Amino acid sequence: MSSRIPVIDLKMFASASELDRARIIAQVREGLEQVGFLMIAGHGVDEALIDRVNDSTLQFFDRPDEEKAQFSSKLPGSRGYSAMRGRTIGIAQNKDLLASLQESYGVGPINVPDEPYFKSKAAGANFAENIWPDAPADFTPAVRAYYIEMERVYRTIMQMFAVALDLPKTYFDDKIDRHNSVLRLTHYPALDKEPVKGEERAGAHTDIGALTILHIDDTPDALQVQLRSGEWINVNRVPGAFVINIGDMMMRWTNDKWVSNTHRVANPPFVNGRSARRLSIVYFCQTNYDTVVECLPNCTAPGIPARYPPIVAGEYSAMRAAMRYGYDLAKVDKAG
Ligand SMILES: O=C(O)CCC(=O)C(=O)O
Ligand SMILES: [Fe+2]
Repeated sequence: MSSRIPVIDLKMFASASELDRARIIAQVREGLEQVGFLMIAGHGVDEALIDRVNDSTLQFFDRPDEEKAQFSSKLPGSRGYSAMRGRTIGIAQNKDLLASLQESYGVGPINVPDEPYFKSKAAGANFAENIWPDAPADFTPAVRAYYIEMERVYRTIMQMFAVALDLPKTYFDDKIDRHNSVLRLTHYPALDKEPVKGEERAGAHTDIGALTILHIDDTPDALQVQLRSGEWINVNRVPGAFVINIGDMMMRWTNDKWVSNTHRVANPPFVNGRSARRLSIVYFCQTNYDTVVECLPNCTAPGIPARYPPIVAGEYSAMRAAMRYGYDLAKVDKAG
């Protein structure tokens, strides 16, 4: 585990004295300016809930391919099952990549209110209905509960980010209160054949949203991040902590003060011709689709002008998601 990624305790931050708070904020800034990653402890998510999500997700992925395929969506995007080699992570950065050695299951906002905001044309597919598998029985309740917990952790982290950016603590609250974040349960199956050139579990990429909250398993040296110097470091699990990394939208919002760094999932070692599997619970935090992302108040200074024009979050994300997964944007639009 790299000491360059600070471990931040959210509970301690909430109750810290002014002096301790300043120390924690300094670590947050350092981590996000240098690496773009933090470890988040003291998040309050019950370990038993995380175990339920892990267990039921693995049980789902253990089902035969034909059964899993019944829970895939005809539309591009982020609902339901996506098969092994169904998407190519990193294709926007490297055209030579082959389809990724992963399968996944996407879940979007749940308990969506029956209001025009969520149904309008501008909302697009952001609030599309979820697809739930018929088994295992605990999958749906566990994943729903986890999604709701992630919404809370997301809000808390954004409040800490606001403080770290010298903004009022609640600055981001009304920019993310109708978010369209996506939980993607991501399984990297065991392999019985060495990958060929271009086959990766997840090719080098940056995330596109505000931030990503990751629960990774104990597989060592799988998730790797590239530092500004070009050096790759491993991001290994810290028990009880989530890994978070900021995405391109937050980098843009901070006028590049915070870095959305390139990361990848390395292919596994082989023992007797076989490799182990790996499971990640990945929560991609998105803002409200109508949030205007423009240089934050404290991210310019004399000599440091705003680098990017304002952009509407929903339009930016749709374009970037299409690039990320190798979709044709025209087809995405048609699929609506
Ligand atoms: O599985 C992981 O550790 C990271 C996955 C990732 O970076 C992604 O899906 O964007
Ligand atoms: Fe990623």
